[in-house]
Amino acid sequence: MTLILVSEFIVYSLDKVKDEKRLSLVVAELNKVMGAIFNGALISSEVLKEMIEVSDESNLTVREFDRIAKALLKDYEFVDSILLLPNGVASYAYPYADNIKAIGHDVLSDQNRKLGSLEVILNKEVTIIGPVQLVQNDKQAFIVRRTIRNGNEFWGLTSSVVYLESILSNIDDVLRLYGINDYDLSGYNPDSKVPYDKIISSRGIIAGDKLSDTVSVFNTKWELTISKGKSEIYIKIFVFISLLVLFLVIFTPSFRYFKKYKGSEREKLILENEAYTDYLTGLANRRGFEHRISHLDNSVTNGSVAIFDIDFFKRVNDTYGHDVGDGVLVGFANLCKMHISDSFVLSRSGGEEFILLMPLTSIEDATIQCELLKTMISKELFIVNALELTLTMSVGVAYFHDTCEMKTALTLADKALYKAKQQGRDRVCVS
Ligand SMILES: Nc1nc2c(ncn2[C@@H]2O[C@H](COP(=O)(O)OP(=O)(O)OP(=O)(O)O)[C@@H](O)[C@H]2O)c(=O)[nH]1
Repeated sequence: MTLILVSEFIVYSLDKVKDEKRLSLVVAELNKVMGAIFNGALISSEVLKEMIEVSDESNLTVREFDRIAKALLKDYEFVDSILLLPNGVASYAYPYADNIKAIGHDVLSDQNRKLGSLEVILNKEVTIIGPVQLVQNDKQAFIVRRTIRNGNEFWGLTSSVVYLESILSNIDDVLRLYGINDYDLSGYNPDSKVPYDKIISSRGIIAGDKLSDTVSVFNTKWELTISKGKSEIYIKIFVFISLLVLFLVIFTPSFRYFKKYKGSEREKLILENEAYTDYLTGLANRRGFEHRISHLDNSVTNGSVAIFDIDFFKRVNDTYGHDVGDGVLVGFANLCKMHISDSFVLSRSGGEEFILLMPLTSIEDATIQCELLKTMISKELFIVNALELTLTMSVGVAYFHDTCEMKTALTLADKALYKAKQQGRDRVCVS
């Protein structure tokens, strides 16, 4: 689930970056094309103006105008028509057939055009208006209008006309080149005060999330809206599989190692525990006892150690069998465990022999503890396999000043035990 979400996020982020980059590239290209169209209109009007100003304008024949205008339209292919308006009245037009209805049109008295034209005469050399509806063919167009003067006197105007349909067709070409088939182009309506209230052009249906940017078209700005591209399903699958593989490559060996490590650690602990424990009584065995000694707290600098041995245990085995002997050993161990301090360590060192470590316990206290245990054991009735048995035990006790002397203390305790046995058993002897 997490992998799916992560891959969705990656694909979304990639799409976003890709879409934004694509849109800014498209807008840059559109601005370039718009600039070329605009320059063509500006330069063509400038060239015509210059030619009129240097020539004897009164002698300009229709033929001469056509020749000049034709050459200009050839050089500036984005310009659709060129008109010359002496005193603001359209008198020359190329191509003539497209503009025949404009001939005689006085822009200075046309309410819709007057303002722009007067502006040219009074303040500026050039104005751009559009998109406006042309009187000659009802087409929407941009008009670049330039003033021609005879000395200081207003002589007339030039008009370089670019049809809106030509601009839209160029925009469409660029968008298609970039693989954008669905878009909205909304532009400023010169008759409205609300920006972007007029859809100039629209193609297809923009579904899902949208992206917008502004295109500079002559003296106005249009908003281009496209839909965000959606990555194909195979890209999503590819990203997901890549992530999955990456995840497996990185984490599988770690998991395996961790599992193996954990497994081996657990095994080690189990083995260690088994090695240190007497299987019958659950007490520490001899190895476990030595391990406990080596890990004793540093504060344990002295103490006592005792060795217990059940008297005549062989008789129990011989009389009642080994199983009863085992039961007696378990009962004996449990009873001792119950009656010793938590800080003591009881272990079965082998057979019917037990060692009791009494850290920080004087020999006197240790002897008392052992006497109490011995008495308690001798009074206990051991019930094994419905048999009631009584036991006695012999104990040898010794004292140690340092854990390094433990070995010596054990030898001494063993000797004391031997003495207890020699002296008739059921007793505690101190070494
Ligand atoms: N049931 C049982 N018997 C064990 C076990 N380990 C040792 N023994 C027996 O313990 C007995 C020890 O006998 P001995 O060493 O002669 O000592 P004892 O009979 O207790 O005599 P004293 O120690 O001299 O009082 C032997 O019969 C062993 O077989 C065990 O795990 N289970």
